[in-house]
Amino acid sequence: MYNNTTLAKSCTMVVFQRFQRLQTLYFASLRLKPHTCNVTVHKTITAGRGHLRGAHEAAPTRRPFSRVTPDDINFFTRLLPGRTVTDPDVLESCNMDWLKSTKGSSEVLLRPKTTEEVSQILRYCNERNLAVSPQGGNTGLVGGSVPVFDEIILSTALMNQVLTFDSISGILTCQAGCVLENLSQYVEQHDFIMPLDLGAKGSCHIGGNVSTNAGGLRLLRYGSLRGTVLGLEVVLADGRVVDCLAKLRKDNTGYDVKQLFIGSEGTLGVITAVSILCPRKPKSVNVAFLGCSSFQKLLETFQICRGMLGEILSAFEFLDTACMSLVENHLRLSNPIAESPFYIVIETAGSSPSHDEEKLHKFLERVMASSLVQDGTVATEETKIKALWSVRERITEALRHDGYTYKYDISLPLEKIYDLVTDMRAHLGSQAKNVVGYGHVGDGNLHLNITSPAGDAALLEAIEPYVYEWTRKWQGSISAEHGLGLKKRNYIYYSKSQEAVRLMADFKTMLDPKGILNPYKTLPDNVR
Ligand SMILES: O=C(O)CC[C@@H](O)C(=O)O
Ligand SMILES: [Zn+2]
Repeated sequence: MYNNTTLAKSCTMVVFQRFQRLQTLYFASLRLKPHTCNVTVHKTITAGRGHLRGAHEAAPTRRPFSRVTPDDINFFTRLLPGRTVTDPDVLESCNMDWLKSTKGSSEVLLRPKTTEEVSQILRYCNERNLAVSPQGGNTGLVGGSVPVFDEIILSTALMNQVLTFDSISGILTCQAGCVLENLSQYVEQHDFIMPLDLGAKGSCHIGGNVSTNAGGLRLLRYGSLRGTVLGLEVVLADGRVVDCLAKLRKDNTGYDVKQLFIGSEGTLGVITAVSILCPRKPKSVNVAFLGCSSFQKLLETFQICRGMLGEILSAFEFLDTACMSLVENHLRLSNPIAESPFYIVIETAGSSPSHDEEKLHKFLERVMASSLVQDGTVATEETKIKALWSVRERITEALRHDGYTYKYDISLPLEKIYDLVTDMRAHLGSQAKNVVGYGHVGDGNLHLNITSPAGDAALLEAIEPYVYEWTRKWQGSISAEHGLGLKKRNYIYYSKSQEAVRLMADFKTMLDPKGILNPYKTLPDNVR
């Protein structure tokens, strides 16, 4: 029979030893902001060039929109003096997505500061039949935030003001171009946190997060933006401003119109302001980084974790050993624990440090004693917590260094999520450089990423539609949190019925009859 006291001591000892190792090895490494749209980084990465498209991803044909004329530029310059950009160097980075796999050829970038300006731009573009590509932090992963042809880029970068914050209810209203990390810092001063957190937080805009219904690392605890976004202000294609910027927890007056714009990737309207419910800042945060010998053990650990940590559990993420090698090799991060086939990042966020630590330690004792977990470390101090998180958060960045990356963002029943990685590895054999799996176990969301030294048509043919067929077979979703954008638009039928897609197309026609908003994105080229 196990002696709890001894176990508690030995567990704490392991944790402490690992912690020391972590301190010495880890913090020497340089931290770069993930997903930062940084010109230097862009110039050094070339792997994404030569994007190859799958059968369904075939390049769309330019629709008969008008071309931008000198008269149009004059109009925009009068409306936005100094904020109508035609400089090719600036346009170069806004035309290219973060992955460097999708590139448009827009010749105009507009940087409005107010809703009224967005309204005037869209009214004008609608009348002139000019296509518009709304852009936030340009951190999207499906080619949704850059033009495909010569669409005008409408950037929210200067719409970056906090409008109100109620420190009793925790309800924040802000313009759409606020950077997520800045909002986090702002609400933290008032003892609150943002309900979402993601690797791209240093660059992504809240409007873009809402437009893609970004999930991120805290969804398990605080739910999706469909629940935490309380209100939106949206400008429609013809310039009408729809004010649904409610600051209420409960509001059942008619249809919940704002939901249409959440996750519709800027195809139905441009989000200009957001009202969002922020949770109180937890008084105690702990992060455990654990190693498991199999995915089955990882799932059992998750089950026990939910039961034992209950209300304080705020994240349960995983990465496989291939991901760990990538962050070690490309980003020079150190593995904080002994090498394992799988790693778990567990975060607890609660209101009582002693209560939370006790719960966490009891959980760790249990999973270590039952050999579900083979090694682990715990951090309670902020910088160390950040360091542990960055191993998970920076995988996307490490993958970009590894070569051309094929990305799949899949929802599946939990017991199947890693089978897709294993099957894909066997299916591709030596054709791929790396096949890795990581993601949000708590949400049943796998990020399957496959790299090759360069874009490879034969490899792509081997991956698709295999990956989509596999997902459909298990009633999964082919886009759990990244959206469909340009890259996945034609695969929509793997996860949605014809009736549902037809209804989506009807909404699009009703709200944007000329189709000027983010064309070639989200909806398939041919609606059946
Ligand atoms: O790059 C990816 O595939 C996933 C990015 C992001 O959603 C994450 O969870 O880290
Ligand atoms: Zn994710």
